Amino acid sequence: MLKRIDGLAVSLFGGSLLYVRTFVGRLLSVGPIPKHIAFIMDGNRRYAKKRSMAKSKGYEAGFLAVMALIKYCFELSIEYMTIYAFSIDNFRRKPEEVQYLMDLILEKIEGLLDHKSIVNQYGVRVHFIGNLKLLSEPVRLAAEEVMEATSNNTKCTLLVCLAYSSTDEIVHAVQESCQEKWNEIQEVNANKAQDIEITREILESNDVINLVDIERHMYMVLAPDPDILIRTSGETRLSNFLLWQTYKLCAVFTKGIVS
Ligand SMILES: CC(C)=CCC/C(C)=C/CC/C(C)=C/COP(=O)(O)OP(=O)(O)O
Repeated sequence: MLKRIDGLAVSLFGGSLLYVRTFVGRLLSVGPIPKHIAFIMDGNRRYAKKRSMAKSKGYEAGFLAVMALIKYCFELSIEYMTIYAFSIDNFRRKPEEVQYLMDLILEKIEGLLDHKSIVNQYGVRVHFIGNLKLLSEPVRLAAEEVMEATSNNTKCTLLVCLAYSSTDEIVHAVQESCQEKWNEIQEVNANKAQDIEITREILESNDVINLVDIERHMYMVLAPDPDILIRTSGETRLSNFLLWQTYKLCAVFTKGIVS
């Protein structure tokens, strides 16, 4: 959609919109720039329905909007972007809808490898985060391929949340922390008898598992907490997205970007 608007504006104003955008970008970059912006990219179906378009057109518009956002964030030197592309809850949609979305997501992930894609043009490092084992093998393998292919990119980082929910992330981080602590204790136990004292020390400390341990095992450890959260459809709920990382948040925008 943004591409269409850009195209229309370019033909109407002979490209002057690009100057306005560059000017606004320069103006904004004088002030404090957020380090990390997170997006809940919903409202695609509603966007299509409102315009009597096929659902696929809504998702296409949503995807193009995300790509345009990467470009704008890059121009403003915003280092991290996170998008909520598919929640664990989305698996509860009708099987044919889930299949449709998975095929679409696979196509979009594969498209990121194209040398002309925004990701490659702008040197974006891509991470897919979430409970990736819930994804089908082709989607997981394509995601791994993109992560590998972009692993040397340093200019900006895109985190794509797939099969993600915040409560699942927290449970995962607590489980990993427990496992780590357990392994530590086992290792000590495997040593001499005198180390029973050390085992007791570990268990009795208030510190069996602490905040730092849990945060270290969060999928989102790859980025600082977001400064701004944007929900494209206009809904005002967090819908199980970044619950742990948004308690200090200073701004949430829900005005439609896509709609
Ligand atoms: C790079 C990459 C993999 C991008 C993902 C592409 C993409 C379009 C994902 C779909 C996002 C999604 C399932 C939104 C949920 O609401 P909805 O929009 O289905 O419907 P709603 O109108 O009910 O909110």
